[in-house]
Amino acid sequence: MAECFSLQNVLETFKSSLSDNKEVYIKYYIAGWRELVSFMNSLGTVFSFISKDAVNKIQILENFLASENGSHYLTIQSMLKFELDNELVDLTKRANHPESGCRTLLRLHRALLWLELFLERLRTSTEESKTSVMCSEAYNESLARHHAWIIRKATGVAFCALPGRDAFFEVMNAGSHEEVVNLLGEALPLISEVYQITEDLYAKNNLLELP
Ligand SMILES: CCCCCCCC/C=C\CCCCCCCC(=O)N[C@@H](COP(=O)(O)O)[C@H](O)/C=C/CCCCCCCCCCCCC
Repeated sequence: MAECFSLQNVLETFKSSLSDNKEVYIKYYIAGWRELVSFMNSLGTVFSFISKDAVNKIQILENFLASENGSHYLTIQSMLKFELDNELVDLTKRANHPESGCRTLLRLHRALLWLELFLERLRTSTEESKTSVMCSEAYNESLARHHAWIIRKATGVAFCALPGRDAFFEVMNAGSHEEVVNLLGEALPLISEVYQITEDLYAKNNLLELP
């Protein structure tokens, strides 16, 4: 039987992604995303275009990890060093390395900010709150500025198909509403830490606008 989504698993994978010296293991980072994509798939086919893109990016990183250079893709830090030292990143326009690890991970990293903002809204929401509104507010404050008009429109339509707050809490499969809120309270600082470490690293290397 297919294993169903569990918020606890997301929490565990993001926890495992941080090394003692605060490097971010790519293997666990993408495992966290795989878990989230499986959740999104359970919400309906209207989200397929989003999950296809996410899976494609996860796959690119998994391929690097499984390649002969895999050891350089252990952490986000080692990937940046390896790709920059070997000129494997298109810095100003997509050319020889259109699918570098750095630019691919940057797309997921931007989406992680959306996730953080959305989950924080969900955590502090009330019975009257609408998931579609929380989701699009989080989107407008994060990913929207990186997306073309057509993607923003399609995304807006998909958000309207989100289940209501109660149903959403059910699918999260983490117990009562109170338990979900507590688990979100545990998961958010971790997600935020992983996000900030990555953001600082990319900023330090001037990689935040990779094409
Ligand atoms: C804890 C459970 C509750 C939360 C569940 C959230 C589940 C979310 C799962 C996956 C999120 C998808 C991540 C999407 C990554 C998008 C990366 C991106 O920005 N790609 C664009 C740019 O890529 P390049 O063209 O430069 O290669 C690409 O153009 C985008 C295409 C598709 C649209 C992406 C829309 C992203 C919206 C994120 C909100 C997802 C809403 C899910 C609702 C639960």
